[in-house]
Amino acid sequence: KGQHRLANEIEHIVQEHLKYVHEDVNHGWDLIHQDGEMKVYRREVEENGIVIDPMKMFHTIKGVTGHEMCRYFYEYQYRMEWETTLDSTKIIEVLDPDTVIFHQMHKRVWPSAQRDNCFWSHIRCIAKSEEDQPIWLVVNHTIPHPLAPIKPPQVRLVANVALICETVINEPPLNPKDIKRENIQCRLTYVAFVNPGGWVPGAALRSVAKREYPRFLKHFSNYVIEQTRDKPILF
Ligand SMILES: O=S(=O)(CCO)c1ccc(-c2ccc(C3CCCC3)c([C@@H]3C[C@@H]3c3ccccn3)c2)cc1
Repeated sequence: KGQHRLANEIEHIVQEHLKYVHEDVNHGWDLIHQDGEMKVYRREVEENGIVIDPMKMFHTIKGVTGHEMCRYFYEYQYRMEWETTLDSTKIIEVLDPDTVIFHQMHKRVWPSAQRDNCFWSHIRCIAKSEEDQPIWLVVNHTIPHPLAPIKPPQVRLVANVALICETVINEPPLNPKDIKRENIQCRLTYVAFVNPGGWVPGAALRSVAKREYPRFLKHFSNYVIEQTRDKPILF
């Protein structure tokens, strides 16, 4: 398999996320929002007076697979259909079919300056045991890039985000071909380490994050449910 220039960095970041995905959120994380199956946790962290609170969300979505959730989260062509916080998105480099570099302009969130984000995005399937469904994940991680120069007054985000999904099949029928969408669900973990890149009033950022993260996950989940409703199941 061709090793591109980011292969080692990506391997390291992916392994880090896999190490912490099962971390116990009862120590040091505050449950700040719950909506049905969705639970949103936050740790309050500041670095040089800038709020960089890690966010962690858990959700169970009926009728879709982890591969479908990750595919719609990763693929460029769907990005503007579910991402409501963006003015633009662009692929500036393709390293392989599962690894691309995006440059995105976020909508301005008052009172802060407009943010942009340049990040590698990698999708991967991790086989578990024979009988278990594989884990699918997408990691988005900031990286500098010559084709995405920082242009003040825009502020460059520093973000390390992972969407890690398991597929659960309830009462698996003898023949896997008979599996229906009502028999499947996706259990996902979403973690986001976002440094806004420049000063934002802490209280404002915390209220934006508290509102936006659950909204994003609910909107994105509903989008994937709608997109996959009448399509064959993608395991
Ligand atoms: O999952 S991703 O990789 C999807 C990539 O398309 C991703 C998601 C979210 C962000 C993000 C970018 C900017 C901001 C703030 C910082 C100052 C002003 C805006 C925030 C804050 C937390 C609030 C927020 C949370 C969710 C959605 C939008 N807004 C988050 C970046 C990447």
